[in-house]
Amino acid sequence: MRPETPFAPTAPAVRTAPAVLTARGLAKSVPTAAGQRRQLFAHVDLDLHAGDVAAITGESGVGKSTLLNLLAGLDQPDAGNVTIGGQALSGLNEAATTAIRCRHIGFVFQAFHVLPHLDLARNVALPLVLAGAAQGPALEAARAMLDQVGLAGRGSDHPAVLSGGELQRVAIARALVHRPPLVLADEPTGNLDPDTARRILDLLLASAQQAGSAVLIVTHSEAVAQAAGRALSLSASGLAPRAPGALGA
Ligand SMILES: Nc1ncnc2c1ncn2[C@@H]1O[C@H](COP(=O)(O)OP(=O)(O)OP(=O)(O)O)[C@@H](O)[C@H]1O
Repeated sequence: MRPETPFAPTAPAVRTAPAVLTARGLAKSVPTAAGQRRQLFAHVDLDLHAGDVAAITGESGVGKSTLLNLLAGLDQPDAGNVTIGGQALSGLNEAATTAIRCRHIGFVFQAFHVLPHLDLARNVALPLVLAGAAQGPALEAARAMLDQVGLAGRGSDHPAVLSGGELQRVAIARALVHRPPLVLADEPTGNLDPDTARRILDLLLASAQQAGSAVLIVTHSEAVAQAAGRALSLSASGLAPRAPGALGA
C-alpha cells in the first residue's frame, strides 16, 4: 500500500447563504438477479453550503457512488428529495434536470466519462460550451485548466493516448472549468500517485475556498477524508459523522 500524503484540514465555512445542496430522507434499492429489490441505504440527510468540503467514506458496495448519482439527478431515489440551488429535483423532466446539472454541478465520475472522439481541450471545454460560451474563450479556459492539473500543452491529445491517472486529471479539469457551485467527485484521487493526488486535492480545496464551491468527495483515502472539513460515513441507516480513524474500506 502506498504512503498517504497528509493534507491540511480546511477551515469550517461560515453559514451566510442557503444550502447549495440539500438532501432529505433519501433511500435507494437496486434490483437483484432474483428479480427482487435490495435496499442499499435509507434516511440519508445532507446539507452542503458554499465553501464546504465534505468526504463520504463507507464500506465497498454500501452505495456511495449510487448516492452521488442521486445527488446529481442522474438516478432517482425510492424516497426522499434533493434540492440544488433552491430547486427541488423531484418532478422535473430530463431536460430541466440536465439544465440544473450543467449550471450547478461539476461531476468527477469514477470511470472518467471522457469523450473519446474529442481532444482534451474540447473535452474540458464542454461544460463552458454547453453553458453558451464561445468556442475560442472556452478552449482557452480549458487549456489553462489542463495546465493546473499538470497537463500543460496536452490539449490537442486524444484520450486514447492517456494513462488512467491522466484521464482522471482531465475529468477533474472538466468538472472545475466552469466554476460550478457544487462539485461531486467519486474517488478523484483513486488512480493517482501521492504527489499528483495531493495536487488534485489541493485543486478541489481551492475550488471551495476561491470559487466558493461546495465540494463532496467519495473516497477510500484517509488523507482525503481528513483534509475535508467534514468526514461522513455512509451505512444502510444513513450518513453519520465519521469517528476519527474509522475509515470504512
Ligand atoms: N443499476 C444497478 N443494478 C443492480 N445493482 C446495482 C446497480 N447500481 C449499483 N448496484 C449495486 O449497488 C451496490 C452499491 O454500488 P455502489 O457503486 O454505489 O457502491 P460504492 O459504495 O460506491 O462501492 P465502492 O466503494 O466499491 O466503489 C453494489 O453492490 C452494486 O453492485
